[in-house]
Amino acid sequence: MHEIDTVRAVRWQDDALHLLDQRVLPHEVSYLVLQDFRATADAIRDMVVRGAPAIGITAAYGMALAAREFGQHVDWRERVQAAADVLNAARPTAVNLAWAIARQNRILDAIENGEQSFAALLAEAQRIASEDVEANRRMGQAGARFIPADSGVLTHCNTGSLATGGYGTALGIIRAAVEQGRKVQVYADETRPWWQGARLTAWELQQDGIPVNLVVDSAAASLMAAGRIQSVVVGADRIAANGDTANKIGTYGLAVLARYHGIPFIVAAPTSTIDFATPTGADIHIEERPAEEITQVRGVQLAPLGTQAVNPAFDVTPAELITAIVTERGVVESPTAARMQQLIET
Ligand SMILES: CSC[C@H]1O[C@H](OP(=O)(O)O)[C@H](O)[C@@H]1O
Repeated sequence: MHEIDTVRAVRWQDDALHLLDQRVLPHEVSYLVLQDFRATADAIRDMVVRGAPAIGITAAYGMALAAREFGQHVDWRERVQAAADVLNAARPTAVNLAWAIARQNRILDAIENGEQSFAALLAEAQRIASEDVEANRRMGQAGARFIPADSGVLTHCNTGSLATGGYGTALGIIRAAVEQGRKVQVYADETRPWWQGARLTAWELQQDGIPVNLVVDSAAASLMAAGRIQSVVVGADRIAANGDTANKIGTYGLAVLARYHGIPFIVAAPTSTIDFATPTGADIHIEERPAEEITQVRGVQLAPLGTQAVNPAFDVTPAELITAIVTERGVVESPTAARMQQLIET
């Protein structure tokens, strides 16, 4: 099998932030090289880089870029804080963005107290990235048991190295099952309207030499009815304190279908994606993206000009439909607020 997990969405190289431009994958592999927090925020908003952990890592580097720009100013802390607000406003749903910025704010406090230098911001961003890969590998090992040998697994959107620091969350579980020698039929939803499955997951798994069956989003029901799917494994952008999970639009429907067909529905996410300050899924802000992402395909007009569209980028799956939430700190089966709380108490 090919060497797996060779792709990196976010790199710090030659004193600059390098982002693999996911808008043009898989047919073009090109990087944006950024030296400016404003361009970094734009790259998150425009989905040059996407995926909850990956945008958190990117924002952490963006804070280091802001400090490099403003560090010589007397009011450097206010200026860097304003930059953090710009980065935080880039996309509203994935909590990893705010979580990574909060980690950098603690470094800013230490710098302000004279305990750290500005170099600590870059070091912290690199730590966030390396911790994420390690967390994904631990999740892979913990979650592989949900993918039986010789089974079919359905996944949605892209949750691999392109969405994280590396290895992936749901795709990390699939990678771990394959690494453990299990023969797995992977079914990847194309994931309209941004095609993360068709363009990104298919490409990532091809780099790994892992066969994948690309399917249209509306195929899931009949695949389950035909007995071709034995597990559904998805990622997350924000998990509320009670286990309700916001993830790519279409996830909720898969959870309902999986429950109807008695198929385990697994969410894989690092604890940096759990937001204990948000009580339930009803409190999660769902990003609305431009109508053109639906009415056009790759910039080519599809729907009649002037057609209106509603384009929520995420939906919320109630905890009661989730078989297990796999994190790097443990697996929460049949998630409830009490069981989620135990994750951070262990
Ligand atoms: C491992 S997080 C991946 C998560 O992020 C995706 O959203 P987007 O591509 O819009 O950033 C999707 O919800 C994935 O499950």
